[in-house]
Amino acid sequence: MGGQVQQSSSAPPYDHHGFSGSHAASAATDPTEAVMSRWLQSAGLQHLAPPTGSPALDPRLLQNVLIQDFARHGVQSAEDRQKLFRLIKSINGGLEHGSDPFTPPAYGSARQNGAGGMASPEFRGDIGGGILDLHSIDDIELLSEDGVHESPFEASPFVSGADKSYQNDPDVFWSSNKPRTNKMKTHEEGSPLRTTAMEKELPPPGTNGLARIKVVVRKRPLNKKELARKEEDIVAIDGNGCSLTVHEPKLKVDLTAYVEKHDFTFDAVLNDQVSNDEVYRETVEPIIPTIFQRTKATCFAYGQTGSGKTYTMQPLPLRACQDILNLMQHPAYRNQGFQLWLSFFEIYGGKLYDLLNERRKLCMREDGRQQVVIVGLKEFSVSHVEVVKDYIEKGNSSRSTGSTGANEESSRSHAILQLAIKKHSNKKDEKGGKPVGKFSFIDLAGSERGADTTDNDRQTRIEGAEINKSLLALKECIRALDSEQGHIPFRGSKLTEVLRDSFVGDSRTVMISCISPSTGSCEHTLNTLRYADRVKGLSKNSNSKRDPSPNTGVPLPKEIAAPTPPPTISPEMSDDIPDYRVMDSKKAVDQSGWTNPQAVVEPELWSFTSSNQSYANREDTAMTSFSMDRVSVRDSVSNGFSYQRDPVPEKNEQERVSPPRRKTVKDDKQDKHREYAMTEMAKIEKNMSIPKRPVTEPNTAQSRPKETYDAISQNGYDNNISAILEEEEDLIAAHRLEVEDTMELVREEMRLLTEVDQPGSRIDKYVSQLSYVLSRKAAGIVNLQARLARFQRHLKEQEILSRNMTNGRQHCV
Ligand SMILES: Nc1ncnc2c1ncn2[C@@H]1O[C@H](COP(=O)(O)OP(=O)(O)OP(=O)(O)O)[C@@H](O)[C@H]1O
Repeated sequence: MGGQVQQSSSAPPYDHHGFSGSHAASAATDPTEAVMSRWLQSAGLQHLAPPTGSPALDPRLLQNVLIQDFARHGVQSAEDRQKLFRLIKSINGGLEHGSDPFTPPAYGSARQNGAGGMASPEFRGDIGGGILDLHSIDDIELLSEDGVHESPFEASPFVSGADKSYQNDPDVFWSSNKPRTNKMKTHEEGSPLRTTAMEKELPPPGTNGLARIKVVVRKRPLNKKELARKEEDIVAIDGNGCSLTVHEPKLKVDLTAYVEKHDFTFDAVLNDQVSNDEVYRETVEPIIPTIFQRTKATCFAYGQTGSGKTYTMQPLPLRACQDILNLMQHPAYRNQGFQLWLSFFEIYGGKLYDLLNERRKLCMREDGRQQVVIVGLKEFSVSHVEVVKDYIEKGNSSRSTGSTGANEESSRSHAILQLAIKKHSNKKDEKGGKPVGKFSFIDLAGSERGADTTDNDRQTRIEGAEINKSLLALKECIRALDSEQGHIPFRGSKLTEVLRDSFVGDSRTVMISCISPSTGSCEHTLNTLRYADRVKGLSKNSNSKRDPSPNTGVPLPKEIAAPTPPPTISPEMSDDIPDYRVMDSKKAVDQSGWTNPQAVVEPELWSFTSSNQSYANREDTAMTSFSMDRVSVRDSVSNGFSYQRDPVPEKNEQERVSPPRRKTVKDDKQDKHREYAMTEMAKIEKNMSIPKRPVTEPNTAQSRPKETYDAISQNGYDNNISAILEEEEDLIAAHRLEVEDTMELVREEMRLLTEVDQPGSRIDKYVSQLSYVLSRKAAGIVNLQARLARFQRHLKEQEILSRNMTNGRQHCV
């Protein structure tokens, strides 16, 4: 029966059942027919009654037919709605009054949904506990295929007609007319911003049951170059929209070709036909209402260069602004004094630059409440979505790009666009409004950039190491967040430090993993998916599934068959690192008797140089007079580059040297951890020069697997890079300061010259003052030279360490 009903077209309903024309109830002779005709008449549907003498229709069947017909054609007008309502009322009435000899069909779901959920109390009163209710009518509307495009569910009621132009702007979005997947329809309908115009209610407070972490994969289409190279699409997406399979082409030892399959499951997998608009609905839109309720949301795109990160991320803030501004106009928020602020900056080589203020260098510091403040970052008030597009374009054009060892042209920075809602008590309350919620959109640097750590060019190498470190740290923070660990290791990198407030309190994170489908990108695609899998891996509600052993019955994958690590540890490849640092940290606790696993997680406590001399320790041990410079320089820097040379002589300045950085009450533990780290580092160094143990050796505290050593040495390497970057910054600041001092001293000398030329001048005064000025000048130069020499030495050491790391791994292979 259902099949027949679904075949019905726009022809008068039920003609194919042999029904036609209009028939009065009076014409019915059979009691069943009479009941049915009565129903039809009361519902104004008498034309649907069967002709006299035709076989009687089971009323249950008829109910189904009528309801499904409404479902098919939709309740298109008020008249339709009225008819349907009368029909329902009639059916219910008939049943309630016991005049119907038939048992009503079970509309389980409608009943369930309808419990207390009818749209109108008026209807609820009329229908009572009947077999249908208005809620079921809404369900019917959702089932209508036409309704998907024509019903008010299509467009967000918060999107004004004018603003919709963005949806069709080819520069901003792909065609919004592309066919939608069933998954998208469902999501769209369930979205908190997509209610009927009549409802227009605010979403319920709180985060509306949204998962803390959502991992979505987006596959881009093959591009022209790939098509020209006749590359295959090796990524197949399952119909459920949550799983995908990568078909990795491989060669056996005897050179026979075979395909290894890798299955993954995520919260959503979007195919290459999905528009940016749909990506928005799947990822960002559901979170928007929550940022009015103090949530800090983060959406980031991860993937190799050219996989579509920028293409995906660029339109998202635009749409988000649109919805935020519209929500601000909602009666519930209109008079709250909310204002939207936009900022856009990048992290490049561990440093921050304002993308909307001529790449002005920024510095980050924590205020007394441990809130991250980016000093000097320009924020722009946004009251119209038009300007947002300009800001995004301006910011993107300022981003750092360049040639790399891994790719010709690559984004080498993390770009962070933040939308902040602030509450202003009055209109003149410039910028100082109280933060309400924030949405950070992050277009990460190409993930393979982390592999540039062995590049010959020092600059590229340091950048690569910084990217590597930040991607690892980001993964760690999200995992810690999702597993509700008390400690979030946000100090692991500049990126995570900047995002610190997004990792505390109520937060929501969406990761969009962008993948290329081509054969040539297979390895990067697998790495990206593994990274995403690890991010999602610890989630309690995760439906994510590890890439299992190949399911082809063919040889084991490279990483299992040959347990040798890859030549460099890229963030995706180094899954053992987080295992060790977060999960296995508990093991470390047990084995060593530590009580605080955080120690293993906190990378800044680790230190390593090839000469076993700790950069971190540099600050702890007695430092030369440079340490005082460093302190004062740092102070100056954090004060927004307002250099004010402290006139107190050096001797006293030395006494003012700050205690070692980040020394806290946990000092004892930290010393213990550092001691442990140093021992481990010594082992690694030893390990590098002696033949490797067999990899089958058991994983005990005495004999850790090689991967663990790699993890630790990688950690030491990362810290080394951090120290270099910090020292570089300090050196430049100190140089600048030295120039200013020198200029001041030159002015002093000129004054002395003017004075000494005066008749009756005192030569002895001139001599002593000049001597003082020159000695200050000399001291400044000597200080700077020493600092420079030390930095050069550290660079050299870093180079040796980098070479050792590579040699060590090659040696292991
Ligand atoms: N889903 C997609 N549909 C169509 N074209 C796409 C899609 N994704 C990416 N592209 C195209 O692929 C190219 C590379 O995309 P994009 O610049 O976004 O990559 P990326 O990952 O940001 O790279 P990088 O890390 O170097 O910045 C662009 O020309 C973009 O237009």
